[in-house]
Amino acid sequence: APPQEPGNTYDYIIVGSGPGGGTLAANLAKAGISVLLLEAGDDRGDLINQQIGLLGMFAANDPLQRWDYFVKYHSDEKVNDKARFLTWRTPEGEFYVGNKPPAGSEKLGIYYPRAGVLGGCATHNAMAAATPNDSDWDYVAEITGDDSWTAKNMRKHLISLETAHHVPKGAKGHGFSGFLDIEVTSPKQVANQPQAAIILQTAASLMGQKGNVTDLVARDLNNPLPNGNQVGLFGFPVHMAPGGIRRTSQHAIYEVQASTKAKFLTLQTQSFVTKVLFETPKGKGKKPIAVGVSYLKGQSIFKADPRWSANATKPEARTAYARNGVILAAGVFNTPQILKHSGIGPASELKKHKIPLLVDLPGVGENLQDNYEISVNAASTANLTDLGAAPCTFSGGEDDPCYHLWKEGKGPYSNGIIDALMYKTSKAAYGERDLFMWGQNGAFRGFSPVPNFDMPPDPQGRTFGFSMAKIHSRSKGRVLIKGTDPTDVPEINFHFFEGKDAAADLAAMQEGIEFGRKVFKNTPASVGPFTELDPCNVNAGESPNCNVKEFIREQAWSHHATSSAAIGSDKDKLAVLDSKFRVRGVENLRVVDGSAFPRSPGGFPVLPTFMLGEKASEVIIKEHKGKK
Ligand SMILES: Cc1cc2nc3c(=O)[nH]c(=O)nc-3n(C[C@H](O)[C@H](O)[C@H](O)COP(=O)(O)OP(=O)(O)OC[C@H]3O[C@@H](n4cnc5c(N)ncnc54)[C@H](O)[C@@H]3O)c2cc1C
Repeated sequence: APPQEPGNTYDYIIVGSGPGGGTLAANLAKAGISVLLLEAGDDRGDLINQQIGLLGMFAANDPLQRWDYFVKYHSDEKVNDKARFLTWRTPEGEFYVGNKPPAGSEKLGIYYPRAGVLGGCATHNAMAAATPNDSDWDYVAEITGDDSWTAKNMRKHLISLETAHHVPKGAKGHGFSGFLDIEVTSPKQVANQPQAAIILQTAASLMGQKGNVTDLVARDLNNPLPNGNQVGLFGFPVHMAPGGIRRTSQHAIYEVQASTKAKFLTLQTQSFVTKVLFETPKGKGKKPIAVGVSYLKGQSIFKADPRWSANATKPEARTAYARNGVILAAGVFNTPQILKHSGIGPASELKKHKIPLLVDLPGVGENLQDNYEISVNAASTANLTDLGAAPCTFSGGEDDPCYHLWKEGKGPYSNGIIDALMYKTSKAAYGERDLFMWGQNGAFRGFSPVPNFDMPPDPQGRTFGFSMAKIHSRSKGRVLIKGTDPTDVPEINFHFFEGKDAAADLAAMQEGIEFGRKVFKNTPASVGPFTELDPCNVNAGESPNCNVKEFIREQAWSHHATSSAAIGSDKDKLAVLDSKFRVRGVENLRVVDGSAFPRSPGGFPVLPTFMLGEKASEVIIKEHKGKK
């Protein structure tokens, strides 16, 4: 039995404080259930680039909070090598991004940003908070037979979660007293940016939408009506309080810490969990029971942390115990990694690394999904943005006039992203909207660890782009461990555009690009004419007839990974969890983070992951109270 020491035994241990784990930890504590929340990173809620939502890109590049993953997108290394954001480490220890590295550089892969900090990736993401297609929830109900997962039933978890600022108070299907503020700034932005408004009006007309752009971007994307066929222009919801202040699961935790329930929540930061501890009861057919975790206490223990050093002081090894269960919420890469280091995973992989097998679960680390992303960018001769005119330095410091404006709830930093454009291609996987596009000032081209490389500076504010996330893309990737060291970064390959649906997915992306091009072509001359920057860099002398499909295949990126330890049916050999988040083959172990989705939820996973945290809270609180 676990040592029942007063200092290290809790009702539940939760590993990871992102949208899944942080939400769950706060809710359990609010219900009077004792929780130990172990978070590998620090609490960096003090950082201005976290607080100002619009500085998310800078937060994502901040070594104080980022974790660097370098992934592969293709089995074929020749295709990986074509990526223009291929990243290398030079002999001097610097990053080089591109295809002509200095001699002696080490190839790292494609940069894939993650956050290792209290609040998880929601602390530095783009804050887009969109409900998924209803069919993504209904699919979970369909494969598990558990009706609590239907889109209709999942709505209550949005309601309990949100404080909506973008719809009239009391609007059906929305919540007004949860920890997560949801705001839409599109109408304000469109009003401030007449040129961008003209581009968006053109996009709306081309999609057959009537009406004024200002009214169209006030449409609620997260409305409760059946949504699979809702297309056109919407306002872009973000997890942000009015005035441009980012909100995340971190705030759910702060709320508990400031309340009478604070005693139920023990938060330990700088605590990197290495494995789950089990007790195996005697007797035939008895399953191992999760009773606690081992963890390493200290800063920058994980090798993805840019501050990691081989010469750092050895971290302190600790254990903690849970009376009722351990919940993994360490994110899509680390949750499967912890499972594997705990002996739960594909038998062959564990055998290869000589990790003693506890349960052969072949689906752990498999089924990795992501939205394919690409953008169509163009440059005008006109200035398209109010940001160009504003004297922002983007430092978020005392020298930054926009920081001072933000403190008064004004200026460019009080805004979010401009618009959401839902589009249904002729190749849509399930006959539903399958492209989530958004218009933005600037030419976004993917992620890099070198600041500003991903979005070249545009002081004259002449570039505009439509980025797109392909919903329901059907590649299946993999998260593999490297060996027995739990602080090693796992190997990740998304296997993009592989398998029988690759051609249809590729064609759908191409349709999105052609739509973006059409918008630029049809935008009135006062704002245009535009010259293409991506996919064909006409501005740099490339032919306007460059090979678009090849461009998509070689350059598509992603940052919405899900599904690496997924819920599935009892008959599915690759199912890792049941519909109550329980890891199959053991007792008292659950997964509550983006890994759990059997199908990637919509164009943006963060709001569905917050909702998952709410749903798990309901399941666990009910079970816990039932036991008493
Ligand atoms: C740059 C960027 C922009 C994004 N933009 C958007 C967006 O606009 N909209 C959207 O919907 N999604 C976006 N995403 C994705 C979204 O933020 C994630 O899908 C979401 O945060 C996943 O939540 P999670 O709870 O599964 O895990 P995470 O947010 O990854 O949280 C996991 C937590 O676990 C901790 N942890 C990991 N391993 C351990 C361990 N061994 N021990 C203890 N703690 C551990 C980590 O430090 C982290 O805090 C973006 C992501 C990034 C990186």
